[in-house]
Amino acid sequence: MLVCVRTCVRACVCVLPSAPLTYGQQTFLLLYLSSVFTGSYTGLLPDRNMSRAADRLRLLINHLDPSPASIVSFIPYTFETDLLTPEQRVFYEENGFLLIKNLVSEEDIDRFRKAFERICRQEVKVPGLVVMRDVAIAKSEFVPDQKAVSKLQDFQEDPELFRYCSLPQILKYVECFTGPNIMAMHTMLINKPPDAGKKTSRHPMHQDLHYFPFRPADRIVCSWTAMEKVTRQNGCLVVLPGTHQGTLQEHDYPEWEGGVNKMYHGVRGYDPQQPRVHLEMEKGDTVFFHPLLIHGSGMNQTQGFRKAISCHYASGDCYYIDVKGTTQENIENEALDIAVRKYGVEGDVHFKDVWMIRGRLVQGERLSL
Ligand SMILES: CCCC(=O)SCCNC(=O)CCNC(=O)[C@H](O)C(C)(C)COP(=O)(O)OP(=O)(O)OC[C@H]1O[C@@H](n2cnc3c(N)ncnc32)[C@H](O)[C@@H]1OP(=O)(O)O
Ligand SMILES: Nc1ncnc2c1ncn2[C@@H]1O[C@H](COP(=O)(O)OP(=O)(O)OP(=O)(O)O)[C@@H](O)[C@H]1O
Ligand SMILES: O=C(O)CCC(=O)C(=O)O
Ligand SMILES: [Fe+2]
Ligand SMILES: [Mg+2]
Repeated sequence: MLVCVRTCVRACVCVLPSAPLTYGQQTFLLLYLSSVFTGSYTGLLPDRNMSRAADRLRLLINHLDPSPASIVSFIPYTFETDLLTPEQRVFYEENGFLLIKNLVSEEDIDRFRKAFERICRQEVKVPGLVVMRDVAIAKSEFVPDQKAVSKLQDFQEDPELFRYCSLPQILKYVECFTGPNIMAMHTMLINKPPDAGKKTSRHPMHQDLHYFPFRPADRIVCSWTAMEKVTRQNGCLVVLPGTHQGTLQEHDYPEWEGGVNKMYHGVRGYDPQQPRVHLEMEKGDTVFFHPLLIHGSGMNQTQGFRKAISCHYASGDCYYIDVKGTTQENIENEALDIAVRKYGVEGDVHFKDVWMIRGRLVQGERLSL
């Protein structure tokens, strides 16, 4: 420990005074270095964080190159803007998510809820919208009504719901992860139903990147806003902190006796013993998270429908990749099957096309997406 602290102090002394760093970068580095060795900034998995951060620190010290470029590679997941505090940046860098309290107003959320209800009552028809029902209901004789809707997907053509994706206070945070050119790529309103007794309301642990044929992953971020109080009881988000630093894993349908919803893939070989964090949130609280962060949600053990609204954003200069021959090929095939049925298109549809159609520019310039 003594050696570590000495190294840390030496690194600070060597790096900071001579470096052409901004005040924000200096604060960040100092905070990072000191917190790494005390584990003070987070109660989460201090051991793992410490060894990982120590590795990165050793790298930095070996180079002792205090140029802004080396700092950027040291801080790969966020951009410096005036918004995030150094503590918040460190937290996202290390954990892969950042929870901001009270970011969306009650009034806005109530408007989204009304728009959702109008869609459920079939008073409006929204082009491209996918209305999902829970598999426990979809596969039964149950007569569907509005309560049978478990998720809306692709609401980009609904002006009221899509307003969520353009909220200035959300975009200010998004910009810290994507940079200034921002595309809204994927939109959802999740209405997690009371569990019908078969645990089908669960969402298996997964990485959202599995669904996306674009990169780089670090320039993609999800914003997920609680539309009411979410708790472990009604199936809040569950995350595995730090997993955004890993790679994309193989995904498949989990072997669940009660059935699994269409396209709800989970990471293969998920170890339920891994330390996880339940993100309990109040109405309007918003979590931003990295597309490699392993997350899911537990079953809804209440009688209410747990609501959340979310959008996946990507930098305008992300680029499409071909997922043929990769672990994503299984989801590509499923998505193309559904697209062919939904749009009635034949022949040469590519995964990329499905995403190009959904993507909407919300800030700056549309470049390669
Ligand atoms: C970061 C991204 C993370 C994610 O995106 S995770 C979730 C991804 N989910 C999706 O992309 C949406 C997938 N779902 C859909 O596209 C549609 O709901 C789906 C499954 C095509 C069904 O839509 P429709 O055809 O309009 O519905 P339908 O009532 O006529 O049913 C047709 C057949 O599908 C079945 N079905 C409907 N909802 C289901 C469900 N939730 N899970 C499993 N199967 C389901 C339904 O039983 C019916 O089957 P069958 O033809 O009777 O054998
Ligand atoms: N085999 C599996 N593969 C992928 N994900 C899984 C698997 N088993 C459980 N999960 C996911 O793990 C998360 C937590 O599941 P679970 O409902 O068992 O626990 P919980 O809600 O965290 O805790 P509790 O039910 O004890 O309050 C959920 O996202 C669930 O869908
Ligand atoms: O709201 C939830 O339960 C999480 C949904 C989710 O992670 C997803 O659809 O990708
Ligand atoms: Fe997800
Ligand atoms: Mg549970």
